[in-house]
Amino acid sequence: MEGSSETAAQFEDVSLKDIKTNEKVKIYPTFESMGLKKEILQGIYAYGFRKPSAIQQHCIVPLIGGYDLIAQAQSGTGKTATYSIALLQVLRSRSRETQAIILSPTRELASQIQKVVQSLGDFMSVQCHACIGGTNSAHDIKKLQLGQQVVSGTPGRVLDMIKRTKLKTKAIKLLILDEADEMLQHGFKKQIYGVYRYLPAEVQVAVVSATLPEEVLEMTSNFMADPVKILVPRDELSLEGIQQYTVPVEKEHWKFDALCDMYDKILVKQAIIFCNSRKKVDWLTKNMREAGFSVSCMHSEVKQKERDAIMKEFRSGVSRVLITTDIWARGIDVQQVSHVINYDLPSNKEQYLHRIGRSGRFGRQGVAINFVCSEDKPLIRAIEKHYSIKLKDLPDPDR
Ligand SMILES: Nc1ncnc2c1ncn2[C@@H]1O[C@H](COP(=O)(O)OP(=O)(O)OP(=O)(O)O)[C@@H](O)[C@H]1O
Repeated sequence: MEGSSETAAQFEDVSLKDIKTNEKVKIYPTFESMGLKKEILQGIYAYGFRKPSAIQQHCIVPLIGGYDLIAQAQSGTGKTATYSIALLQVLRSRSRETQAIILSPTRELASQIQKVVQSLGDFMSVQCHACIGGTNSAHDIKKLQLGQQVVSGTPGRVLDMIKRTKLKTKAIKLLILDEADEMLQHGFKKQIYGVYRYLPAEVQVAVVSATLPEEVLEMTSNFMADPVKILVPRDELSLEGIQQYTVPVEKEHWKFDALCDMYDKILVKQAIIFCNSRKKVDWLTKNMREAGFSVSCMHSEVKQKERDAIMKEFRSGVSRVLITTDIWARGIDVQQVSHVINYDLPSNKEQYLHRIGRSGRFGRQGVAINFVCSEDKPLIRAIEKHYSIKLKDLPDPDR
């Protein structure tokens, strides 16, 4: 299980410095002090958590209290459990009606969230279904007919199920938009508005992400009335536990040799290598394999069954190095990931933070390595400026 008791003991001091709130938000230092149902506390402890993280100390109780919420906290600090615990607390467990929907941008993330809800809600036998694209919709329909108290899904499939009246919305009390900025800024905006239109007028909405740019915060006013805001200043978001380096490569075609040179080092635990296009992922995978290196690869054109198998292998540690696109940048939680390599630098500053946040989960140490060609220099400077950081060149012995 991801949240072992050793994890909790070792990293219980994950803190959010200087959280900004618009209300006087009370802090709950323990799960017991939050007044949670006995079954939820059992679920939390069985999952391996002992003490709430800072975001959990701030946000769980206001969510239970029915407030709309905007929550921004660093990657890997426990945002999923924050809303999962709150929604479990407000569920009417005797009813099988759908009472909460969680929307997130990728199928893998929606499935991961479903498993967290299911595990934390184990002692109350919660029914939570992952409603995701790329799977057989007849299966979704069957599952929904059985009654799913919580649905974690990608916006397109969830909207489809709602329109076909397979997912009934009249009892929905809570809508969570995880990685809200990604969904509201890119691609999914129409579907999110579509889903929202079908929900009861009094639905409570929570917007969650490590990055919430101003324009997204403005957009959220369409969904929310006077939300509680819990925000971390931008220059505190760049995770302290992640050592961030650059590898100057001058020319694009030098990157490949640089990566081959550091392969043994990154293999010590697990690594994610990000490229900016599917084509580049395929190219790099092919060339790494031809050079004798063992790597996995994943992007949105890989068939869903294969994507599932790749995720399973990577989560279990059978595969150690995964080459991928931004499909992996958001929310995916594999605690053993120690290295993130930006083979290509991300084109936007928010994505930089999400990508490197795949390592250093819940206070662990991580390493982020950025390949920087001559033409990337302005971009890396912009990232440094945005997060008030200074990246050092990777020292030679580490290569
Ligand atoms: N109170 C806790 N005690 C111990 N471990 C925890 C606690 N809360 C969360 N975790 C663990 O921390 C890890 C990160 O949590 P989670 O994936 O929810 O982070 P996140 O804030 O949503 O990150 P991201 O911004 O990347 O989506 C998970 O493995 C989770 O099990």
